Amino acid sequence: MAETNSSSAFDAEQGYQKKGNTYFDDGREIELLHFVYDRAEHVRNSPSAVLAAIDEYARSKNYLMNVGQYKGKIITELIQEQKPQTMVELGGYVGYSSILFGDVFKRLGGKRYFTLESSPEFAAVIMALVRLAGLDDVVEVIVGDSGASLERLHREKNLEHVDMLFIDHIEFERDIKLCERLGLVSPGTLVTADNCVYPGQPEYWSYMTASVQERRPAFNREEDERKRGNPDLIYESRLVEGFEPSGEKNVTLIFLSVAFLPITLVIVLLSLAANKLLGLLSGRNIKSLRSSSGKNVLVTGVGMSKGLTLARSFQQAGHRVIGADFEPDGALSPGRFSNSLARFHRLEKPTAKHGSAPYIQGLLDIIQNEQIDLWVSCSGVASAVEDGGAKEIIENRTDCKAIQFDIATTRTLHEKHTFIDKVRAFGLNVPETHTITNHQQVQDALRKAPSGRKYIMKPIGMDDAARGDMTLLPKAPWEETVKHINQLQISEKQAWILQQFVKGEEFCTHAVVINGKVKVFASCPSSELLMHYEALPEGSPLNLAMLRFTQRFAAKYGDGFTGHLSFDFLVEDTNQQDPEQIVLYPIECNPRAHTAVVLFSDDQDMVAAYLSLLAKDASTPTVVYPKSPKKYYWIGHDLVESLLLPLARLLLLRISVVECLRHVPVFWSHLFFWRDGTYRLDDPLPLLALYHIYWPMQFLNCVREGRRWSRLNVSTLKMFEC
Ligand SMILES: C[S@@+](CC[C@H](N)C(=O)[O-])C[C@H]1O[C@@H](n2cnc3c(N)ncnc32)[C@H](O)[C@@H]1O
Repeated sequence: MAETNSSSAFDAEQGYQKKGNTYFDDGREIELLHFVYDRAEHVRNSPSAVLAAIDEYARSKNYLMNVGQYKGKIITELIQEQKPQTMVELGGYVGYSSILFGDVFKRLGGKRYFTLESSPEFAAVIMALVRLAGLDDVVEVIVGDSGASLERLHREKNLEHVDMLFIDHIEFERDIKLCERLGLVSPGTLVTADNCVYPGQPEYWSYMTASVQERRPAFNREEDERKRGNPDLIYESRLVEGFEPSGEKNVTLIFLSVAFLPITLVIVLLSLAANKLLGLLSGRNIKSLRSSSGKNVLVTGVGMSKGLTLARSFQQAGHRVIGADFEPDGALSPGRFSNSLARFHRLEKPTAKHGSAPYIQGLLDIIQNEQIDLWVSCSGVASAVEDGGAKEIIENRTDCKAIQFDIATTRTLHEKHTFIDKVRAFGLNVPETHTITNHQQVQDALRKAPSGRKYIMKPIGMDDAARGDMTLLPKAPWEETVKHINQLQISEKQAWILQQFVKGEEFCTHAVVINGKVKVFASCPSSELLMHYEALPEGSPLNLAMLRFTQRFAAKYGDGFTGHLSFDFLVEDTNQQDPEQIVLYPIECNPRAHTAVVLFSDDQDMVAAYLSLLAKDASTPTVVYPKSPKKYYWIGHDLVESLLLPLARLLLLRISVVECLRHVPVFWSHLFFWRDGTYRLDDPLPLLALYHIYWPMQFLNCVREGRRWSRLNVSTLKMFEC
């Protein structure tokens, strides 16, 4: 037996809409049905045309959690090799995989393809689409929990053996054991499963790769016969990446970096020449901008776009800027090449082994040696809490002031559950949230829930990459809810939150708060991997509502509450015109600078707002908003996402010319009308360093160390490892 897996690195790569916070069961499945049936006469009896219509919907309307073409291709190739007579799919959703696999299966002489789907609505969509595709003679849709359905199909002698199994729901381990016990899988069966790495099925994966000796003790211990499986079955397991091996991905990106180097060099050289000329014409030099009243400002995190923006803005305003950053594995920070810096220092990254002492000592040394007046802490998520500790030590031992919350505040705001507790304590609106440390608490909370309200579970303290499960609770019937809860690893050590599920649009904010007063503020539409920034208008009701929330929150903390503050909100009704009537659901707080700070590039008022911390009378009442209507993007991200990936897919005959060209106008509009978050005419070297030094070095390290990643954030230098 073989095992396949696919990383979700490229789930959205086919140009599907962004996944967003709410990504299924909000009416989109029925909308899809209308969408496809509106084209019924063009797609009837053609599985590929029905699939193309589903893809079109997911690209133009709403994201759909389908297996997609790339991962689908891996499975279809396995079907071609295996030529199964009976195939079972666990988790059908809207039938994309049923149609894709059922088509190949039927053409190869397959007899019965069972799609098991727990949701009656989704199952109805599958039935309608399978029928439209002309596959209802082989694809049978079975409604209900997969466990109960497997048992019934077996009991009624409708299913006695499975030649190929595709697992794509939630209860991976439970159902494989059930199939073993019922004798549905046996030597020769091919078991395939999606999502083994991301979002991850660790129990399932360790079960499938365990030896007979390793399985026996658990088998003997298990009292519930249904959960025992067959310990004598040995699987030949193999992980298959959904898009391409990560090694190839890294090498391809290094190759791209080299290929585009001449273009970047031309841009940089032209920019340097233009600067020289402008300097000669105006009779001044960029280094001579320093004003006599200028301060010494330390900006940490200058490799990230947010740190770079702040460094440049302070330098433009006549201050001496010292930059500092981590340089993991020798990958040089792009910020160190910025001509806005008087000097650059490398910082020791806090690690579990060495703690944060070397990092904080490094900061102290810089602050003392460079006589820093103001430290603008621009931390990434890895050092947010350490920066809180550093602030306390620095302000105690030196005259330097820090734009950073203290350690207790940073910790409270950093964790979702303590943040929500705080908002609630301040009398502001929160989604209903419970901290969960045992299974019973979930049941108790769900039993008391208002009718119709749905909830999701999120583990506390885990990286977002590990969160994939958006199962809405309670499930029907109640036993399903209990089953779902019981398979979660909940304990005192690994607490979770149970949070009200809010169907709404997501927005994020960025604020600079000085002694409890909001000095700088911006809000933008948000998404999971935010790479395009466009501020909401200053006077818009939504912007005002989010500003007021931030002001109330900051005021409650009061004096001494100084730092960068950003919130993620879900908003159900974005059309409400009265800011006071807009219901905001804060779901997360980041007590650190947000990349949205790029919207304030070179804003002297923003710099003044920061410096008000050093002023004796810091009572400047106005809030600084983004002035220019500029929108921001990152060329490297857009180039790959909007041009090169679609082109590669076209060459591999995976998409049509029309689909490939669909992204081109967006790319050009960004190129001509938006601003790049890294490039600046008078400071072009960070662009060169970002794409031709930093990222290639990171990719090289990944190849050398066999590290895998699923997504990159060009602006924050973050690699989501998996
Ligand atoms: C990722 S989607 C499946 C996508 C589908 N295989 C495709 O690629 O087009 C997972 C589906 O599993 C269903 N599901 C979750 N738990 C289930 C269970 N216990 N039994 C049957 N279906 C389940 C969900 O309702 C959802 O529709």
